[in-house]
Amino acid sequence: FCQSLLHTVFPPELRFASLKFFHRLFGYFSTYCYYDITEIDGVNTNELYNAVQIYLSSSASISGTRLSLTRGLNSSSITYGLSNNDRLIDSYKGITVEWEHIVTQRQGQNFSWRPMPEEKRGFTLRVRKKNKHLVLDSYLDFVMEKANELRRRSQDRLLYTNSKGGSLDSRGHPWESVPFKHPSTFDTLAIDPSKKAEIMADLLDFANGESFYQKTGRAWKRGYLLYGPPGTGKSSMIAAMANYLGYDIYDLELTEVNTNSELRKLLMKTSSKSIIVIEDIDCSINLTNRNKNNNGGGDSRKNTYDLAAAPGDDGGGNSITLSGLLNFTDGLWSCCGSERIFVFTTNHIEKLDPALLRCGRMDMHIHMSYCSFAALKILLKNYLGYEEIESEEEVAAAIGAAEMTPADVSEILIKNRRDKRNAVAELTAALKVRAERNRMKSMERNGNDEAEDDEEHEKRALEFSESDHLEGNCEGFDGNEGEKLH
Ligand SMILES: Nc1ncnc2c1ncn2[C@@H]1O[C@H](COP(=O)(O)OP(=O)(O)OP(=O)(O)O)[C@@H](O)[C@H]1O
Repeated sequence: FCQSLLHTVFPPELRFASLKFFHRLFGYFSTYCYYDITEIDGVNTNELYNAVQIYLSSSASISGTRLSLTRGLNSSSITYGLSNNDRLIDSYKGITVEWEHIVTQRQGQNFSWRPMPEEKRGFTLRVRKKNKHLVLDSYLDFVMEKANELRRRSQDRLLYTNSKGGSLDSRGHPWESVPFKHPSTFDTLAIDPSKKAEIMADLLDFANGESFYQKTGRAWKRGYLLYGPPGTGKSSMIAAMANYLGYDIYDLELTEVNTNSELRKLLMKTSSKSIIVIEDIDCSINLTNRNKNNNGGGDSRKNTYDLAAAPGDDGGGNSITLSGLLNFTDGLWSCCGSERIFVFTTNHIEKLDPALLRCGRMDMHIHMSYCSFAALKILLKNYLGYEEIESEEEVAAAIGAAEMTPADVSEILIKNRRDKRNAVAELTAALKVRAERNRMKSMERNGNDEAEDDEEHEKRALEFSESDHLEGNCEGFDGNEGEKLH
């Protein structure tokens, strides 16, 4: 009876309004203010949420009595975190703040263009009103900086790959991650030292270039195209870049992405300080339709127009197109997120669409070449500990013509790593054999070319003499051409 009386006297609307009123009143008289930092902000992952999570998980700042401990698959360390709905106190420049981790079940899924995680997570920061300015002006920046530093210091970088068929994990993420532990560094990478120094300086300039990019109004991103035969170290170079800068890697498998909009959503879910890799770009996107369409037009300017003017074009609705990809690396979407490096690799640069090679598309084209003498010396030092070898002259003479990849050389050195002398002997012999084989092949090729040329010349001479015979003159032929024909 009382309940129904209460319901009649205080209908839900009135209860809600009075609750709101008391909340406001409480807020007005309270000495605290509250900031909510939710995991997902609209459609994007909130980077501040991730930063707070890392910051609070650093053992130095943990002082709570109840912690959640996690250890990822293959991870080397335990991560501490606040348990659900638990709090901890942190201090900064003499002020005290309180963090609370709030996890609630998401109320039945509203209509959304993408499935949301089942749990709604967020942090609530409670600070005294008088300290509000310090918190907003510098504490949150401090948290972000500290989190970045912690991430960089930790060896646990992540390697992400897009889930098969665009499926989402339990937290609504389209990327699956594993700890990234590739040991390749610029010290172990066998490439020309001057090229290596140039790339390292470029990467460093990029990583420290926030103010430059802001000043010049450019999106803070950089593109590298790595090209060269298989086994010349393209993947090793990417790993070395990630280890050098402390970035995560997103290995984008384009064959698993069906449309441009799916690609856009995937790329929007990448974090800053990351390298987005598309390996074997020539095999990943089928450009034949595009080429066919454009070639049909016969106007090279039309290609450029099509690429630039078709940002939302899904290539017929259910396929991914080069324009969709370039729009992310180059167009308006490129500034969605910052401090990102795009790396495309290919074994066949000649197969790539000219639009991808055009000036300004990729900032740096890096040719990963066959093993040079300078690169070989790095491998000898890394694998055998040799600064110099006896047969240096022989090796130097053969290496250019041998066209051996660093992978081929590494294989010989690994095989004989217990017998260093034998390793060098076998390598020298292999280089000589390869150089000789290549020399023979090129002679054969030249011979064939010459024979083909002779055949062609003979054919043309015959045609010429026939026409001469028929028409009875040789106008239009100057002496030189006649000489060539002869
Ligand atoms: N430049 C290099 N410096 C050091 N090691 C190298 C280099 N190139 C190749 N290697 C060795 O060869 C192996 C294969 O190299 P990697 O996978 O990086 O070549 P790739 O060019 O990416 O080949 P693919 O085009 O087939 O993917 C590596 O594990 C590495 O040990």
